[in-house]
Amino acid sequence: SLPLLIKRNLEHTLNHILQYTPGSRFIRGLRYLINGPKTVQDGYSKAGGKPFLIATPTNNHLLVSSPTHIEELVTAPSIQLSLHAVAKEMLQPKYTMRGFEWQDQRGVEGTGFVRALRSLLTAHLPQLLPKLQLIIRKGLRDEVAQYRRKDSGLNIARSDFADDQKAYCEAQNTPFLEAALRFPQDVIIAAELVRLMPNFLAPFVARLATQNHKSSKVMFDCLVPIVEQRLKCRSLNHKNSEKAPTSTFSLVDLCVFPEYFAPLREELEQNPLPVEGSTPRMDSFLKESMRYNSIDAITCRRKALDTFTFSGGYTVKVGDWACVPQQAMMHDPQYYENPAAFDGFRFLPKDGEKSGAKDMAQNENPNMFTTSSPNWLIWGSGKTVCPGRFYGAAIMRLIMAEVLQSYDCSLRDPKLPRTMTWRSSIVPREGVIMLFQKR
Ligand code: HEM
Repeated sequence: SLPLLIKRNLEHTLNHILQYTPGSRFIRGLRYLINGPKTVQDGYSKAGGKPFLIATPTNNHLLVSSPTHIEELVTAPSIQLSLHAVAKEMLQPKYTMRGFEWQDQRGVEGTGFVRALRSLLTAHLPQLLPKLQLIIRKGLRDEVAQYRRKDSGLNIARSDFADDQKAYCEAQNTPFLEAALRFPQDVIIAAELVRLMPNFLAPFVARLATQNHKSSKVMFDCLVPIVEQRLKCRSLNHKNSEKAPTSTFSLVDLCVFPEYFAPLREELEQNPLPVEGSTPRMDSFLKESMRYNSIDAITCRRKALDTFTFSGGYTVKVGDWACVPQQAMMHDPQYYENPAAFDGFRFLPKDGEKSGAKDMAQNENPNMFTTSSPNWLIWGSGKTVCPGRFYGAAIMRLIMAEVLQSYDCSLRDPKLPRTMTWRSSIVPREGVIMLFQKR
């Protein structure tokens, strides 16, 4: 009823005002927004391997790093510690995705779309790879050609999808592609604003930040006829347009450490279409790039839907998150020798170790790029380990291979800062220009 709605909104607004008082968690948590990775690193250095708490404007995070605590974290029932609840908090779909709210209907086999990604997409990778290679080759060539006219470089970190990106999409006659590129960015920015504003402003702020949900409407209008058609045919033999996820950091590392060009190219001469296990040098390089750059200071986030206590008595209160300080761990000499140095072949199988996708007994090689383990949490772990990792890794290899085979590249301004942070994310800074020279 209306009075109840007004009462709830007033309460919410009052709580929000109280949040801004000096000393409140909101004020303490502001440091995390601006300097998240350092806040986590400082906490990790002081904690000496024990769990530690950091404040964010809206809740506390308990960070755990011991193998036992990580195991407890990733095996906790999702009714207690939930990744789904984290995703909803981070993306605010109710406001940013026009009310779209997916449910956490996770059976033993996971949710439907996760199963589709993990099984169908992964199983079709061998057929998809040659097509994806052609798409990446053409995409890169077109992009370089377009920038050649302007500043003979490729702005690898455009985050505003300004005129050039738009022009590229329009030239391809793909408003869908433009919307699909824009959508995640719209959602993330709108969700950030929603998280920091009083609740009653959320619908207006979200509408403003997404230009009245422009990109999602375009995607919706493009997809509805396709889905309807497919439902009619009940077959999946239509072609998709694919867009590679960014491999920005690994390309930047290639520019910064050019000594890797020769050995990586040598390996590619034997295996021009890299697949899982066929290019151990490249996989090691990509893995080291992910370790060295770390796109997020934390991983394996779970929101407590019920109070959860780790062994040793460390408790996560309802609404707070538990997570793993992966960046700090990946720069800890306890786990990695000389962690501050970039060693592109750090993950190459040592003499006597298994190499290749599987050993003779069909066991997964623990050093493989896509293997998730307590020592390699880039893909998360447990029931919710990333189902798109085989696809993601395949795309990263293809992009790297295409650049190595066809171009020499370097950074235009090697001394410029290359990253920026917000909360725990570490992203490429806009304005980092990579120069491509056809070989
Ligand atoms: C370099 C690329 C990628 C990285 C580093 C990455 C990393 C991750 C991580 C850390 C998680 C959370 C796991 C957890 O907390 O336990 C995750 C989940 C997920 N990822 Fe990825 N991912 C990548 C690419 C992809 C791609 C290409 C797709 C889709 C094709 C994808 C689909 C998903 C989905 C659907 C989940 C949620 C799984 C669930 O709820 O069970 N990811 N990913």
